[in-house]
Amino acid sequence: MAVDMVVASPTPIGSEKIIEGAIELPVVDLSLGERSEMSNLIVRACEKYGFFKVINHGVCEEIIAKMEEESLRFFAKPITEKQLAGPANPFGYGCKNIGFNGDTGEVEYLLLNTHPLSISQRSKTISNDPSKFSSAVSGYIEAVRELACELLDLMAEGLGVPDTSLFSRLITDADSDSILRLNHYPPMPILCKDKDTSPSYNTNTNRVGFGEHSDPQILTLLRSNDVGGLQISLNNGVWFPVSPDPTAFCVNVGDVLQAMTNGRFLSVRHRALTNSCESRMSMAFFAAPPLNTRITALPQMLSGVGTSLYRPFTWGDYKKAAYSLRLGDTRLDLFRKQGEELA
Ligand SMILES: C=C1C[C@]23C[C@@]1(O)CC[C@H]2[C@@]12CC[C@H](O)[C@@](C)(C(=O)O1)[C@H]2[C@@H]3C(=O)O
Ligand SMILES: O=C(O)CCC(=O)C(=O)O
Ligand SMILES: [Fe+2]
Repeated sequence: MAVDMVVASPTPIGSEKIIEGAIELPVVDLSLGERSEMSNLIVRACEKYGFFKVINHGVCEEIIAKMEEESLRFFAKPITEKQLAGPANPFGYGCKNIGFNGDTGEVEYLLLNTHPLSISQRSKTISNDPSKFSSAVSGYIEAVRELACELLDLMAEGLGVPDTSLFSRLITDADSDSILRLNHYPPMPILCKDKDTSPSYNTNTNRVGFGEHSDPQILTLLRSNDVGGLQISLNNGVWFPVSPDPTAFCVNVGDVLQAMTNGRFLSVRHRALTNSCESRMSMAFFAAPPLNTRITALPQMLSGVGTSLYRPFTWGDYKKAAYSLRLGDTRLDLFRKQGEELA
């Protein structure tokens, strides 16, 4: 993956140091068929970057195209019509406000529960053709959930977990708490103030669409159009842009998977910046277990380390904590045992 700009953090947007740089995110080709090769690559990527890309993923183009078309159709509506699907509490349409604790960004979004009944109910306030919207969303969810299961099974295999469907069972459970998020980042022209009259003169600064955070769930599968904006934070807060690839899924480890692997897999902070002239559209499937699932480190992840880094918690406990905090807070720290450090 080519990276054209690296931005230092946590300096506020607008006063950041811009460094030239490049990084290649590991690319997993699911058409390779050599399972041990794919699972080893995935495990190494999750340990080092918490992120990887998947190509030849098997999610059919038509399913993606239908979802993207419905998403575009919704965001193109007048604001008053979109607001009929809101406010996001947490599900529904949200514009600029993220969560319940004062976070904002240059983004509008639809947050959807993935249960078929919930989708068909919601569709009525979202689309003029609710059954078309509902079928596009359900088809997409089914396909990405299948892909998520395949990736989770490969992870279990690569980690040497004997029950290789241990992770994937959590997200195929009828009570799984997985969600789908459709994001639209409208173009935000870069303001270049007059350097002679304004002390805050700057160039090359893109506004924040979705601020820095880690994803709370097990695994996120993100698909975007060909407009960049996603950045990941590696090496003590240096921001690396991820090049957009509409044919790939960008996959990242969530906090729950970091806890279950006892810190071996990393739930890495990321953010999305707006583009100065084009709309970025992204859709994220957040694979989550049922609310009552008890999250603990797997026994295989304790050998060598001896003890678990986090106190056991249920996904319901974790979600409650996440929603009581700001977007950029490090939620997993609340469950970290005293004195236990990540390797
Ligand atoms: C500020 C918030 C928005 C968020 C819930 C939270 O209180 C903290 C976590 C946020 C996040 C980040 C990843 C996903 O986009 C999301 C849907 C999630 O599960 O956790 C959002 C939440 C949200 O937008 O409701
Ligand atoms: O739109 C993007 O690229 C990132 C979105 C994201 O991180 C999220 O929705 O949690
Ligand atoms: Fe995210």
